[in-house]
Amino acid sequence: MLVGDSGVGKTCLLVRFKDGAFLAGTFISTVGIDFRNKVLDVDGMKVKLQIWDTAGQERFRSVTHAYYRDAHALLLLYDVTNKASFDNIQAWLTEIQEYAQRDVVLMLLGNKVDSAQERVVKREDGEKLAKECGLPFMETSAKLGLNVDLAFTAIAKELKQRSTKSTSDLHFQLHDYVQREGRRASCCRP
Ligand SMILES: Nc1nc2c(ncn2[C@@H]2O[C@H](COP(=O)(O)OP(=O)(O)OP(=O)(O)O)[C@@H](O)[C@H]2O)c(=O)[nH]1
Repeated sequence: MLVGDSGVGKTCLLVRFKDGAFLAGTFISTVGIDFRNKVLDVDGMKVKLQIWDTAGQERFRSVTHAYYRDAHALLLLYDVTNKASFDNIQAWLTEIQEYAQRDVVLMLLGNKVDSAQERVVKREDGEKLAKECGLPFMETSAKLGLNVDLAFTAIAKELKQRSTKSTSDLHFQLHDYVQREGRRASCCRP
């Protein structure tokens, strides 16, 4: 399930992952909730992801609350060009604590890193917050496709592991994977 303030790029991230395209132009806010399926090959096993795209607008909050309970994983997004969306992460975490399952897989994503001129949230700020909250973290760009597949693949790997193995040391492995692969992708971007 994708969560975060309105306009941070949840729908664009999902469309980029599902269709490999970017929705440029007019911003059409999600109404309530929407979903798309994608099957990934994870280490030789097919993992079907059903990805729920929630509306970030406050007025739909009661609708989205009902979906947290059944979510196995949450991608929590902020927009690196929008400080308020970053400052609101703490409120989103409170909401997640209240409504989501205790063992939900959770990852923090700072989106729109292609907009270097407009950036107001530094990478280090995202890393610091993620560390404080014990979350894996990546910066993404739905526009360029940067780290998008990686974020969903990391989630799929974690979920596959949870469904097939014992649950010890899982967080460390997800963190490790995201840190290693995220760094590799960032170092190679244009
Ligand atoms: N530059 C840039 N713009 C982006 C990126 N991702 C999304 N956008 C733009 O940001 C705006 C909002 O994107 P959405 O994906 O609709 O945002 P959302 O989080 O789904 O918004 P709600 O449905 O209201 O919750 C659109 O104008 C997108 O084109 C990105 O990676 N880079």
